[in-house]
Amino acid sequence: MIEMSGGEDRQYRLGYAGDTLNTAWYMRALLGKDWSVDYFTGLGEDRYSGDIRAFLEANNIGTDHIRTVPGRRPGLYMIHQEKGDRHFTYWRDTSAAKLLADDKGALHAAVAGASMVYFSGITLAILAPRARGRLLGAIVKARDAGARIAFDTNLRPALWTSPRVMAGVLTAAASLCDIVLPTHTDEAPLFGDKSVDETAERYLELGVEEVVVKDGAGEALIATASERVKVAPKPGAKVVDATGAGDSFNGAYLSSRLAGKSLREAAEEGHRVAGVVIGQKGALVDPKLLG
Ligand SMILES: O=C(O)C(=O)C[C@H](O)[C@H](O)CO
Repeated sequence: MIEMSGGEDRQYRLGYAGDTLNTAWYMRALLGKDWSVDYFTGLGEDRYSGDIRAFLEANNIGTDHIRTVPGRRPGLYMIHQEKGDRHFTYWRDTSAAKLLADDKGALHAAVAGASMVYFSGITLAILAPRARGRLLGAIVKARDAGARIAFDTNLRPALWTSPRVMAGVLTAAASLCDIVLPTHTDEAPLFGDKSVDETAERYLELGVEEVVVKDGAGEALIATASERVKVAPKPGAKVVDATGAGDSFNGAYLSSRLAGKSLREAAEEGHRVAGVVIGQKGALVDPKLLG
């Protein structure tokens, strides 16, 4: 998506971002050169779609499978800060990404041979019901072929027809995944979770192997059938713009796990990277700032 961040005196900075793209960005920044990171979405033929492709390629994120949808353009969102948190206003009803799952063959080709496939609740929210089915079908096939499936439920009520539909679709999708990375404060009002442990328990009961519950400035809980690890972020991080905090945590966490790190080490890396991201405007920070 096109991202407009900043906004003081109505001056905005144009960037490219979006939750799954943000996670791909941080995975690319943190994984060694022997890994490849590919991004799958829909883009149009307009100048901004072309610029997004060029931006990804310049940053070593593969674009080979991206669908070109003639006549469509990227979605756009603006960020504003209010009551200590970031808020988004969207222009995406006719975005090319909404049609990313219209071609079954393209979907299967995009995930074939991957070690890990990552998607989110926003990916599902923007798709029509039948397209959601096609996407999940491709994901199940990739999993059967050996890919680990990682999923951030990333609740965005504004993108769903009702809370009931959102809860049902996200729960069904999570049950197909190996690693689920929800945010407790988003999930609590929808599912009635009273603690991070209850959020984790709900996904473990679905058969998810590794549940990574983020809780903003609180402790993250990493839960498996045999292990529970709570990891607090280092205090004192200054919040300029929290956009991309969860996505960057996910990117750092998943990169660490792929590199063989423990649950605790991966969560510590997640907090460290998210701590840098919230100190900058917009979702993507220069990889040089990540240390
Ligand atoms: O909200 C969305 O659809 C976005 O992808 C915009 C932001 O980059 C994302 O929400 C941050 O998690």
